[in-house]
Amino acid sequence: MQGTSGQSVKVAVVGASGYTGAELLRLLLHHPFAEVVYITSRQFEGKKLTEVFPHFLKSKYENLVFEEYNPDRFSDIDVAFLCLPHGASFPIVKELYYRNPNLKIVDFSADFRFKSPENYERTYRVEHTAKDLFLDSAYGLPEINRSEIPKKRIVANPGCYPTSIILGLYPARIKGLIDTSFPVIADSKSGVTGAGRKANLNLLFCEVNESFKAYSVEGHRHAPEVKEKLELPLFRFTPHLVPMNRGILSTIYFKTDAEREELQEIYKEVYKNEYFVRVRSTPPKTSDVSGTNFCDIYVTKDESNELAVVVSVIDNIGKGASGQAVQNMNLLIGAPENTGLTLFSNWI
Ligand SMILES: NC(=O)C1=CN([C@@H]2O[C@H](COP(=O)(O)OP(=O)(O)OC[C@H]3O[C@@H](n4cnc5c(N)ncnc54)[C@H](OP(=O)(O)O)[C@@H]3O)[C@@H](O)[C@H]2O)C=CC1
Ligand SMILES: CC(=O)N[C@@H](CCC(=O)OP(=O)(O)O)C(=O)O
Repeated sequence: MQGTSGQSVKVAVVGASGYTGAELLRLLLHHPFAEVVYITSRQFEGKKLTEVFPHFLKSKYENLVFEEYNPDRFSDIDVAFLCLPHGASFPIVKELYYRNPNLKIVDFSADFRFKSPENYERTYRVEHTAKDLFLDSAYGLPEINRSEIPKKRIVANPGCYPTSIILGLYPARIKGLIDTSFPVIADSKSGVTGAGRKANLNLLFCEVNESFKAYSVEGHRHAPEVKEKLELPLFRFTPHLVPMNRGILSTIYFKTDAEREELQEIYKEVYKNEYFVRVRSTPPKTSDVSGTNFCDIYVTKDESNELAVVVSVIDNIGKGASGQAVQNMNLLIGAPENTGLTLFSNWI
């Protein structure tokens, strides 16, 4: 494997037929070192990539064919991306980790996101059978955990909502500006690709279009992820589904003694060297970051009630998933973190 002097990094994408897998392939087309050599899908096994995704016609992927998952195929692979549902990833991580000592794995699922397997089992109600591998895994949100990622062979790509919320709260949290005796509240809205590319009556065009709903109101599995990473004792999260393809907008509230200008200065200062975080002077919209790996953040304060308000936007399959995964791969291979990720939004 080599990332910095031009040699190729051989890549496998397991679960390449889903939304995050397809977006990952699109992003890797623009990566100077990544060479995608193996893609898997159960439902499309044997089909050419371009039969399923014609938008890749005339790309360098024209000869790629979906194959079945086969652990023997990973002997010459440097980085495997697992774009699989939670619970489906950890058996594969376990198998590949021991068979291929040089392989690095970026896992899109929640299977290695928590600090302990017990937290995962409590949240996801699945028995984890690769508990020992937590020791060799890192939470893959580079802006808060950069130094750990290159030291590990498994990177747990964060949840999409947690990415937008954690980045929206991080400067205030590390500077001690959040009054944690009051609940921190996040109200997030997601595009429909957030739910994955599978048949589901609730996601039919007519059921989603021209409508807007809250879901998992009694509690969503991403709340424990945010609570753990930011060590928040009181955190309330409500997700919403909006009729758009991509994007997450999180509006976040916390009680603070800090003045509005102080908050704005601190956010700028904390993120001044972060390529992928843009601290904005007006509230961002999801189309500003669509198709990109940016997280745009606006912070202000409603002085009438001592509440800070943060608006944070990402593309759920960009910084929320596949863009972030490429950023993590860059850290694993020692390449500049924005390699292959300098795309900007189409905007409209
Ligand atoms: N969509 C999003 O915005 C985000 C998603 N994620 C996470 O990324 C992962 C992938 O999400 P997404 O791409 O949206 O999901 P999709 O449902 O669109 O795709 C899932 C992929 O996994 C394969 N797959 C499904 N079930 C299994 C299984 N039991 N064993 C092996 N392969 C399986 C499917 O292919 P096939 O059936 O052909 O084998 C498909 O390629 C999930 O863990 C998701 O939670 C994280 C952040 C954001
Ligand atoms: C709109 C929508 O349905 N979103 C998904 C979150 C998708 C996601 O990426 O979450 P994980 O990676 O943790 O599975 C949901 O709420 O279940």
